[in-house]
Amino acid sequence: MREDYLSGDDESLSPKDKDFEKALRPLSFEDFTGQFKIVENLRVFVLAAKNRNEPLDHVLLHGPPGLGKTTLSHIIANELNAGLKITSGPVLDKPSDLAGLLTNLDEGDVLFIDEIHRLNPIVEEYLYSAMEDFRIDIMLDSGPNARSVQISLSPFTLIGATTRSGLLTSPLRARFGINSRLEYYDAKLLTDIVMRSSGILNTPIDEIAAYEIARRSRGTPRIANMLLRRTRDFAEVKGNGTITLEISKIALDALDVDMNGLDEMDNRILLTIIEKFKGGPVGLSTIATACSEEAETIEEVYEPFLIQEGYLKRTARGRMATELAYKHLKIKPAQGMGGLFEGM
Ligand SMILES: Nc1ncnc2c1ncn2[C@@H]1O[C@H](COP(=O)(O)OP(=O)(O)OP(=O)(O)O)[C@@H](O)[C@H]1O
Ligand SMILES: [Mg+2]
Repeated sequence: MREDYLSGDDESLSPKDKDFEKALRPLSFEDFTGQFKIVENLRVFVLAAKNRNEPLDHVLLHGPPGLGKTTLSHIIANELNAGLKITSGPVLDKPSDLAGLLTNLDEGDVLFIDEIHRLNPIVEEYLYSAMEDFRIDIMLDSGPNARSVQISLSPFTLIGATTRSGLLTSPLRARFGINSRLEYYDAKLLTDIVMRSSGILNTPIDEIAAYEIARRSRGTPRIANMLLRRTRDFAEVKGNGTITLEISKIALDALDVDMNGLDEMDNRILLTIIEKFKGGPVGLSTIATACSEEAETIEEVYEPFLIQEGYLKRTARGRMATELAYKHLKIKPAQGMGGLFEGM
């Protein structure tokens, strides 16, 4: 597979983390664990497109960070035997940036746009005709000499990834023929991922230790791999190199990952809602200020998991801590709040 990096993928990761992610990244559908329905469908669509000698329909992948959107887009390009060009919404500043990219695509290539919800609206408009009719109209010159030139493009597949599908405009969303939402992984699947990764890293691990790491990884392969890497350090320094259950527990405690897999910020959010706002309801921006975290990050990274696991509820008037959150933090609901949780 030909691969051109046009932007730093995942700007939040250090170069070392990126190398690590790359080494552990599955390269084929075969290697990709979980998300069975999505993968099964993609296999069919990829095969059908290949048999018809047509480009694959445009694909939108959305879901919380670290669940495999970038990984899947690489796999799709691999399985199509297609070239892959990578860029991201914020990098495509001007229509000419996009035009330059699109005119350089070969027939059947995959263009991956990460963080597609952050596209400049003017650039986005140009993308519409590119996606629909494989052509773009560009303005050449300005003032009295301005003229519009139509350029036809080689048929290509756009893969867009986003953690915030709610921010996509409907015309853009409508232009994706395939639209997949990635879900959090259960502990069993994450155990498989941890076992596979430790094999690649040549680190011996007991299956029960892999499970311990898996069930405390917020349903997220990236976190599971990161915890595996840190746990490996503990095994090498404090043990004999093998990751045992005991070592994994020591490491996870040292890393402030609690028994239920919530990290420090998860707990801070819940504690804030309960202690400062009587359990809610309280608005997102108020929580963000109180936790010194950006509202966007809370909404995108922390909240989906806390809601899925039943610690947090979203109501019309704001966020509320659930009975489970009180139990988890070992806090008794205040007098008169008992009725609040009835029927939950
Ligand atoms: N299904 C999977 N099986 C095995 N490993 C996986 C799987 N999904 C993700 N990973 C691992 O987790 C890491 C993070 O995945 P990836 O970069 O694809 O997430 P993402 O959804 O693109 O995240 P972001 O929204 O932050 O860009 C990858 O390096 C890969 O090793
Ligand atoms: Mg990504």
